[in-house]
Amino acid sequence: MAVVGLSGRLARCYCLRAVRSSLCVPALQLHVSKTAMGASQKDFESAVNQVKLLKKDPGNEVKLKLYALYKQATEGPCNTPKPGLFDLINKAKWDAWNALGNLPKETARQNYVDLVSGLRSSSDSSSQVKPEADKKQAGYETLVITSEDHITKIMLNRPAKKNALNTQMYQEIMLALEAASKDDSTITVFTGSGDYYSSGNDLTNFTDIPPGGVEEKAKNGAILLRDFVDCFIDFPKPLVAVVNGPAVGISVTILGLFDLVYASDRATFHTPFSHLGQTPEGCSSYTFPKIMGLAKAVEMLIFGKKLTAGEAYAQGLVTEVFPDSTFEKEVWTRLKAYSKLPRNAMRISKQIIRNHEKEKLHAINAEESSILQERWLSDECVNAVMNFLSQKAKL
Ligand SMILES: CCCCC/C=C/C(=O)SCCNC(=O)CCNC(=O)[C@H](O)C(C)(C)COP(=O)(O)OP(=O)(O)OC[C@H]1O[C@@H](n2cnc3c(N)ncnc32)[C@H](O)[C@@H]1OP(=O)(O)O
Repeated sequence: MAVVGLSGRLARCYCLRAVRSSLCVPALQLHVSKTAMGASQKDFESAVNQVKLLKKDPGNEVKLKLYALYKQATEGPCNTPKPGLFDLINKAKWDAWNALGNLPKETARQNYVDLVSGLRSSSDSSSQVKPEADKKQAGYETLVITSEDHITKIMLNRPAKKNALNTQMYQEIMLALEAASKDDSTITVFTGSGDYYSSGNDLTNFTDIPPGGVEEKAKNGAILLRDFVDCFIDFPKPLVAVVNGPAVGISVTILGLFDLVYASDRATFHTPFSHLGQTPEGCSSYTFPKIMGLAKAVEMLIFGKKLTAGEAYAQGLVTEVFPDSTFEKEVWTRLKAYSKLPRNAMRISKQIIRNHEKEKLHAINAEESSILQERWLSDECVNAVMNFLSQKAKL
């Protein structure tokens, strides 16, 4: 899939269309092995046919699972080369298959049959009351995604690395946002697991140099950044950040694209771009001066002033601050009440409020990404990253 080289928005549209089409019951496009014998094989073939008749789209996560089980059942463990980082769709499919490890073919066949049977019964009863139970979605390694009370919660889940955003996490967030934009939820919430909300870009992202060298690395990084931020600019439902602890870098800048930002009084907001030889992203060069005025935005974005939650609230970046001891309880009570509001009214209100800025934000995102592409090649940036990686410097 040719994502690299296309402009960010086109690439994203192409990519999302490809998610929908290429994951659309992929197993059905392949031939079922006729060599394996026995009742289980027959059940398997019948299950493959039944997938075509499902009344309800089971969603990308389930389709990935079906794809992986089908491949495992017909070809055995995954031994094909891992697709490139930017080949999002094939990488997601490869990851799902590879995650099955050495699961025996017979077990995979049985699991496929069981999964289809479950889908058939839920598809048949889809007009009945929808289950509201908290449901962890499978297929994500760096995120924990749950849906409950009409809220989709996307939790950054690399607590040992302070939820630093590695390349996989950026890609999984884009897929999760695409899924959340289409699911039954009324609002979508981001939060972090552990003591941090997020320490921003994972600085080890800079170490994995492709064959085309550092220039190609910087170019790929700029495409990833632009696509990532575009997903937030275009997200159609109310987007809420539940900032459970310190937030750094890009995890702070994109808050300007959120609709509500709730913070624990333990949270801090830090954008140390100059210290890292870098420049602002996430449209913050536009949203921050607009939100907090030029003087305060400059203090954060050029001089790297770290704000407390109270300061961030005073400057309009944060909607409300809660004591850490009651943070989760108070915030989730509030969000559950909001999630009962009429979905379409909220979505349309968001459109009215945000739409006239969208084109401008996309242009700003493109410009910030392209400036960063240059910055990442500068001595200032390389030295700052090397200092962190060699444990000579921390923020
Ligand atoms: C492609 C899109 C690019 C978009 C451009 C984005 C730009 C940004 O986001 S700029 C901000 C980048 N972030 C940083 O510079 C933060 C670097 N981290 C730190 O300074 C510190 O780790 C800390 C202040 C966030 C936390 O310090 P401390 O409480 O002492 O915890 P540790 O340093 O021991 O962290 C535990 C563990 O996590 C690793 N880690 C934390 N943050 C990052 C990070 N951003 N990148 C990579 N690794 C990170 C840290 O190295 C430790 O790892 P181990 O030593 O292996 O335990």
